[in-house]
Amino acid sequence: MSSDILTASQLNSGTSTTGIQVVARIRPSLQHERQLAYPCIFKTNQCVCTTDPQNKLLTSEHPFDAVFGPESTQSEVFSSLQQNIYNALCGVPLLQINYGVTSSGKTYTLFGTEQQPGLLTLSSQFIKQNLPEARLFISVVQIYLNQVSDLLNNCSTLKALATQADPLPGRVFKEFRSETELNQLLKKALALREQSATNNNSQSSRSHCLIYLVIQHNDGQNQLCFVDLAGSEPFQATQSKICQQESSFIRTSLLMLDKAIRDLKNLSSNNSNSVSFRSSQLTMCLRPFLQPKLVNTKFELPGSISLILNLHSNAEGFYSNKETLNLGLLTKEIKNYAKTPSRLGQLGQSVLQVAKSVRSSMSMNNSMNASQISELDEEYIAIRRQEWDWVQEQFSQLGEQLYKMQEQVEDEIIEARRDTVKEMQELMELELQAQKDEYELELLEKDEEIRKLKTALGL
Ligand SMILES: Nc1ncnc2c1ncn2[C@@H]1O[C@H](COP(=O)(O)OP(=O)(O)OP(=O)(O)O)[C@@H](O)[C@H]1O
Repeated sequence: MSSDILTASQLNSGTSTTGIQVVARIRPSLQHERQLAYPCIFKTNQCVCTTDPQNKLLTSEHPFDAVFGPESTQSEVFSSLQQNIYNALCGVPLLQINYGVTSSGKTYTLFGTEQQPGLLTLSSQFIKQNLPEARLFISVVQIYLNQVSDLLNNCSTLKALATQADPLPGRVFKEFRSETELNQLLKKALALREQSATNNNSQSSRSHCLIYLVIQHNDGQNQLCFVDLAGSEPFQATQSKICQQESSFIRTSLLMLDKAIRDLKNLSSNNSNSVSFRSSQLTMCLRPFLQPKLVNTKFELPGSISLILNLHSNAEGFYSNKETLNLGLLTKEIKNYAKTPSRLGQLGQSVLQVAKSVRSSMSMNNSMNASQISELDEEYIAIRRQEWDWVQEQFSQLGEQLYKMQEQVEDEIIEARRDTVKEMQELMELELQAQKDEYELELLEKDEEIRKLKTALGL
């Protein structure tokens, strides 16, 4: 293991400049949806291709970090997020946003179904498998008509604060020890979420939902935030007043999120120097994950960000889906120089894969019994624990070094100040001596003049 251990500089060489991960997912057509003779949004390799339903000749290709077509499974989509979850195990905060027009599959991707669990369940399974000794907590809040409420605390109102490190103090975190407990908590919270039937979705989310997972391990903790945005749709005069109000709030808050993303992009191309978060409750809540920090002329985000662009190939929503794609392309241009232990993550991933394949080939060959397999599991967990301890140790050593350097610098400043005072004293003494000599010379001269006058007067 020792030859595999990475040094701090190797860890730093894992600095991520790739920015924000942008992934696209096109959901399958639903039964009631009209099928076009040709799809207006489809996947080729790593690109989303579009054909304008009003002019077949207008086609374009949009490349992203990963593209998932209608046949993709929840696990395949999760695999694109896995590295970020691994980094989260090493202490890098994660913001995962599901973005898209109404009925594009945001809620399905995040929460899934009992048979097809979504990103949230798959992420917590991955955390449990890789860090079995960690404790996991969850908090669920919704933002509805610009009001934030705690879905794990009977919808009690929360006040989003623009200046605090945690913009939502006082929200409830519940611990879960198993997938069943997680599902129970989610079921309870989502039953309180604002949902209603719209023209496009019989169960459209009318509120933004933010799910926070906290990993607590040893003395440290890290936070992951998953966001299921509310369904945005164009203004419809036929809607009820409350529906129009909801739609207008959703559109405005999404515009503010788009603006914050645009500000981040301009910041990374040096066209501006600030990002506005105060404009909506949504951006205020996301600030801890989006607030950039300028370090040595480059700016760093607080952690990893993953944006999933949810899309459908309905001709009716074509132009709104194009706007989603445009936001994705803009997001891809954001640079993030934050250090992520990605090399460590890759090492861990390969250890994980080797362990998995060894385990499956062993059980296939029936060459090992259950106790040997569990021994292997324990060995693997011990390796992971060692790896985690090593990361913790590196951080505490770095902390100690910084502290010592700070003390040294302070000592040097005090010493330098002391020397300066001494030098000033010496200079003042020299100056005083020079003045004294001058006065004495003047006195001698005056004495001489008096003596000459006295002689002249015959005294
Ligand atoms: N990948 C998928 N496979 C199968 N069905 C899907 C998939 N994605 C979405 N669906 C189905 O499409 C419908 C709309 O999905 P969903 O409610 O997740 O959309 P949404 O973007 O969250 O909508 P809204 O913004 O209105 O809340 C649902 O019936 C859902 O089950």
